[in-house]
Amino acid sequence: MRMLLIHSDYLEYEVKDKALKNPEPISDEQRKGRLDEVLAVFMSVEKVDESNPDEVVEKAVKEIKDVASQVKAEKIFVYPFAHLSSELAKPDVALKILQKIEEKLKEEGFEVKRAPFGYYKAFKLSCKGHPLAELSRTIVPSGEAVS
Ligand SMILES: NCC(=O)N[C@H]1[C@@H](O)[C@H](n2cnc3c(N)ncnc32)O[C@@H]1CO
Repeated sequence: MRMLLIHSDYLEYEVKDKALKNPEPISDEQRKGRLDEVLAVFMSVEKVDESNPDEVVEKAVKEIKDVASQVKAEKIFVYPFAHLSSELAKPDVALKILQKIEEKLKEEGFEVKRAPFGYYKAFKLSCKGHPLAELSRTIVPSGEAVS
């Protein structure tokens, strides 16, 4: 999994068109979303993650918690983003992993939003620009090589 973490004044999105034949079903309310004072986490789930999804979820949540603690962010935006890798996991596996990450972050006490999966979306982001405001992380299941 590849993650781009941006500590932001806000992130807002608006769903445009379907990017998959069968995107995640969403309510009208989910067509737009915004969080202020947020750690935005853009995530590409990779094929290598399919070998142990639960471990990847655990490692991703740990990394996100670590960065959130360093930048003192209490809100997290989980953002499906298929542009950080050329070896993407299948959509059904990717969605399940992102849903589990969202669930676990909520259990940890964060306010969490997850942008809809399988759509093209317009988004606006205001990066805070401090030294830890732009970070990337690569996560793979144990025993797998980082490509
Ligand atoms: N910018 C808009 C967009 O990326 N849209 C993506 C994601 O929402 C989602 N998606 C599909 N596969 C994946 C994956 N492996 N990891 C993350 N998201 C995925 O499906 C869309 C088309 O690839």
